Amino acid sequence: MTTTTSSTGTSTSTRGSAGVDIVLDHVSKRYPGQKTAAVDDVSLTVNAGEIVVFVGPSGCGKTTTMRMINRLIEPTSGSISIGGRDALSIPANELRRSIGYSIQQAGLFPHMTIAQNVALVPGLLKWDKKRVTARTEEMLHLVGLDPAVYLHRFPRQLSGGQQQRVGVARALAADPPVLLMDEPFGAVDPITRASLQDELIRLHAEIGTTIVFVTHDFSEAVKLGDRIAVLGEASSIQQYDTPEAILANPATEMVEGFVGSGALLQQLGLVRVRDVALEHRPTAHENDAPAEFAAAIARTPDDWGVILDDRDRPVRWVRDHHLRSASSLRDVGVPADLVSMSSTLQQALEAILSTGCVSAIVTGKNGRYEGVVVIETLMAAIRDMRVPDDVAATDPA
Ligand SMILES: Nc1ncnc2c1ncn2[C@@H]1O[C@H](COP(=O)(O)OP(=O)(O)OP(=O)(O)O)[C@@H](O)[C@H]1O
Repeated sequence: MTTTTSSTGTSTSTRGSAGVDIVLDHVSKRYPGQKTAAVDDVSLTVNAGEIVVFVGPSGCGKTTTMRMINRLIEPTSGSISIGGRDALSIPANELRRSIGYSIQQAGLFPHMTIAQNVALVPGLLKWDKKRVTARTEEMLHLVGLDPAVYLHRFPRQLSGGQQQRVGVARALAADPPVLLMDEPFGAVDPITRASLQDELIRLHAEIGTTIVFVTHDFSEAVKLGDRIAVLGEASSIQQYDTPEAILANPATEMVEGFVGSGALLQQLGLVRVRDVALEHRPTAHENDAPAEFAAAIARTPDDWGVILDDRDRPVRWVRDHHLRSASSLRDVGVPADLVSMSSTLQQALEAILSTGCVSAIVTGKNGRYEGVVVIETLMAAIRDMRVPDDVAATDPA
């Protein structure tokens, strides 16, 4: 259980209940008057505490599938269980109060303040007033909004990204074990969207709710999903696996089309610098003698080294020719473009490409020098990610 401090200075505990699993068993939906089913015989399990992303082309049935989980849409046939309980036998209102729901453009009530919007479900559940107030403040903190500033504003007084955060706060306010999110970040600009995605990842790590997330955007699915369900017509499951597995080995042509040509770069975005071997280059501190550093560099097969400040943080890199006439290490070399151990290999590649060097300097705790990641290591990682054609083409039958 985690603890946060509310704006009033009191300490309130957040949730203790983890997410629960969701099982769809042969679920179909046929809208009145439709010849074909919008969702046809879907079976799928979302494990407790996972973020599962439904991704697929427009009209394939993602929203219908998701809304059957909280019964905003009633299935025509099949069964759904949530945390082992038959969702179809729980009164729909009761079910919906136990499932958070967040949609595009936040869906906030315009005539209610932010506080009233967030407090909606706890109020319906008849929580006592003090608890509702504390929870509302806590939720705003959790989504990165200062309650002192935002509690009494109306939705129109917030930016799109802020409204979206409030939408997530409202969906989570009653501490539901399940959160359904239908393209929640579809209406905000790419930068806000990226930061909302980062927030969601952080929030999820903290609260462990089971999340089902619908999007058109495969990169968003890769970033957020523990697993991705790529859906085809009538929600037919084309592939249901981790982002890594789908990127490395798309199961069908349709999945391959969805994954697209950026797949390799996206895969590099899934691996961290700390997961690959680092190399080392000679280092010296700014008050060391240039001649000695030049000699150390000359003893290595590469012609460059890293200058550190007095806290062992890289500041510049130098080639041996920089050092020939240098009287001090304080003013020679080229400012270092750094990546950290938690940077992705995609960021390392970008750093390498932008500096025109064949390596990027890596920092660890407190910005201290850890080593360098070289282009050969990135190339080897890319080769490892590729499934060889002869393996991919092998027909198990
Ligand atoms: N209330 C409804 N009545 C009749 N048909 C509907 C209704 N809602 C959705 N449909 C149809 O069901 C199919 C699936 O729609 P759904 O909204 O689930 O797809 P989606 O994958 O979420 O689409 P999008 O990505 O465009 O939001 C579509 O063909 C849609 O036209």
